[in-house]
Amino acid sequence: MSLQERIYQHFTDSIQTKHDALESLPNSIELAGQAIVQSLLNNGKVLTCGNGGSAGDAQHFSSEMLNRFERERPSLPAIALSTDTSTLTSIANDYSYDEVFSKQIRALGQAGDILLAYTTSGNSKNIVSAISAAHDREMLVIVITGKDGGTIAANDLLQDSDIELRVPSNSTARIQEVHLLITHCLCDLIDFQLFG
Ligand SMILES: O=C(CO)[C@@H](O)[C@H](O)[C@H](O)[C@H](O)COP(=O)(O)O
Ligand SMILES: [Zn+2]
Repeated sequence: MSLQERIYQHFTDSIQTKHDALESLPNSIELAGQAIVQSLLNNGKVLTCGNGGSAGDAQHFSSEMLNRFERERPSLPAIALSTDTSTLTSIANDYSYDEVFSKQIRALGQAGDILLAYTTSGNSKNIVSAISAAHDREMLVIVITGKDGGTIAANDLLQDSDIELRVPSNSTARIQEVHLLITHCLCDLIDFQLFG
C-alpha cells in the first residue's frame, strides 16, 4: 500500500466508524449530557480520567468546561485527574499505578458528582479502581469505551444509573477519534441545556 493509500484508508475507516457510532450512540450521549447538566445544576462537578491519548481526552473535556467550548458562558466545574504529576507519581511510587485516579476520587469526589472516564479497552486497572471509588463516593459514572467493553463490561462493574458509551470498533485509534467527537457532543449538549 502506498503512503497515499494508507492515508485514504485512515480517513475512510474513521468516517465508517463515525457512521457506525451514529447508529448506536445518540441516545446514550443524550442521557450522558442530561446527567452532567443535572449534576451541575445541583452544584456537582465532573472528575475526568484516562491513560495516554485518553488522558488527553479527559483534559480536553475539563478545559472546555473550565474555560469555554464554542461560546461565551460562565466557567463550569471539572477536574482532570491526569494532570498533577506530583500526585500521580507519588501514588504510583508509594502504592500502585492502579490507584492514581481512585485515591484522588476518594479525596475530591462528592455525592452527586460525575466521573467521566475514558478507556478504549475497558481494561485499564486504574479506570476500574476509579469506577469503584466513584461508587463509594455516590457519584454517577459515565464511561466512554470501545472494543468489547473489556473488564468493565465483562464484570458488570457499572450500576443501573451509570452510562457506558461504547464505540463499535476494535481499533484504538478509530475509537479515540470517536471519543473526541463524543466529547464535543457532550460540551454542546451541556452549553445548550444550561444557556440555550
Ligand atoms: O493514544 C494511544 C493510542 O492511540 C495510547 O497512548 C493509548 O491511549 C494508551 O496505550 C493507553 O494506555 C490505552 O489505555 P486504554 O484506552 O486501554 O484504557
Ligand atoms: Zn492515540
